[in-house]
Amino acid sequence: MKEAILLLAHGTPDVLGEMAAYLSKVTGGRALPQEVVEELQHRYGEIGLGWEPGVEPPPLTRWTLTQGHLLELALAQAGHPMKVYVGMRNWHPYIADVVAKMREDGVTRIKALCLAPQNSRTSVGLYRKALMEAAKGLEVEFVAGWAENPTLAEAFADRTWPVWAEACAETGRRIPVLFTAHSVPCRTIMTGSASVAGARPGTPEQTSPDPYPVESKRTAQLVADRLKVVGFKESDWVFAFQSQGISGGPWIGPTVEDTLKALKDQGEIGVVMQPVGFLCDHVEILYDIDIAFRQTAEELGLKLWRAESLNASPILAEALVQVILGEYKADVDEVVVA
Ligand SMILES: C=CC1=C(C)c2cc3[nH]c(cc4nc(cc5[nH]c(cc1n2)c(C)c5CCC(=O)O)C(CCC(=O)O)=C4C)c(C)c3C=C
Ligand SMILES: [Fe+2]
Ligand SMILES: [Fe+2]
Repeated sequence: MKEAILLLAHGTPDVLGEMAAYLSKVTGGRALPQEVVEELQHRYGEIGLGWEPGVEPPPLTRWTLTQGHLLELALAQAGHPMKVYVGMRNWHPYIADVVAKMREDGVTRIKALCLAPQNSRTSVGLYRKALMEAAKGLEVEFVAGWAENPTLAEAFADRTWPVWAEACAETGRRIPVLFTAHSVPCRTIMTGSASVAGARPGTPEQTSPDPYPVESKRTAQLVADRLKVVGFKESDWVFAFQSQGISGGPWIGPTVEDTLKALKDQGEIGVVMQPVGFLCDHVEILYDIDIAFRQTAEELGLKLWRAESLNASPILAEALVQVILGEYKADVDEVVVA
C-alpha cells in the first residue's frame, strides 16, 4: 500500500477571460447571466486578476499550493513524511487530473482533507463527489469536517489578537469582533432538501440538515474562547454569514451588511472582521471584505479592520498535521474503495 495526502480546494481562474467557464464549473454546468459574469470579472479585476496571465498565480491558487508545501514539511518534521497533492474542484489543477497523477505515482490509498473546515454539502460534499468519481478502485479516507480542531482555533486567534489589540488601542474602546463564514442557499440547510449535492445516496446526510451553520459558529466560539486569555469577553463578538450568492434565491444570514448596521445602531464606532470560514485570501476576503464591506462600514461611520488570513500560518499547518495523523478526532468517513 502506498498512501498519500490530497488537499481539496475551490480553485480560481487564472485570467478574466476564463470567468464564464469557471462559473460553469462552480454551478455544475448552469450558465449564469452575462451581467453576473461581468460583475465577477470586475471583482476579480479589482483584486489584481488580469486578461493576461500575471507573473504569479492568483492568491487562492498560490496560497493553497503553499499550504500543501507547508503541510508536507510539517509532516516530515513530525516524523511522518508523506507526499501531499493539491486538487481543485472548479479550476486547474483539477481533482481528476491530480488523482490521475497520484495513480501514476503508484498511490493506492488517499487520505483526503478539504481546505474548508466546516462541512457543507455545497462545498465539502461536492469535493467528495469529485474525488470519488476520480478515485475509482483506490482506497479513500475522507475527512468531512474539522471545524472544532483546537489548533485551527489557535491559528485564527493568533491572527485576531494583534488586530483586535490595535483597534482597541487606537480607539480607546472595546471594538467588537465580527466572525464570518460564507453564506449558503437557504434550501441547503433545510431537512429533506432537494439540494443534496455531493451527499452519498441513502445516507442520513442526504436528508438531514446541513451541519455547516452550526459548525461555522462552533469555530467562531472556539476562537473567542481562546482569546479570553488576552481579556476578550463573550460580549465582544458577533457572527454573520457573508457573501450571499449573486446567482439568485435566498441565502442564509444574518448578513454582514445588516450586522454592521446593527453594530452602528448599538453605538459602536468600529469592527474587526475575522472570516473563520476561509483559510486563505481570495475574492470573498480581498474584494467582499476589504473593498465592499469596508465601504459599507465607512458609509455607516464605522472603521473596519480585518484579521490577516491564515495563508502561510505555521499553526494552520500544525492543525492539518493533527487531523491527518488522527491526533485530533475529525469527522472522518469510513475508509471506502471508491
Ligand atoms: C459552504 C459553502 C461555500 C463556500 C465555503 C464557498 C466558498 C467560495 N465560493 C467561491 C466562489 C463562488 N461561489 C459561487 C457560488 C456558490 N457558492 C456556494 C457555496 C460556497 N462557496 C454555493 C452554494 C454557490 C451557488 C452555486 C450555484 O449553483 O449557483 C460563485 C458563483 C457566483 C455566485 O453565486 O456568487 C462563485 C464565483 C470562492 C472563491 C470560495 C472560496 C473558497
Ligand atoms: Fe462559493
Ligand atoms: Fe462566494
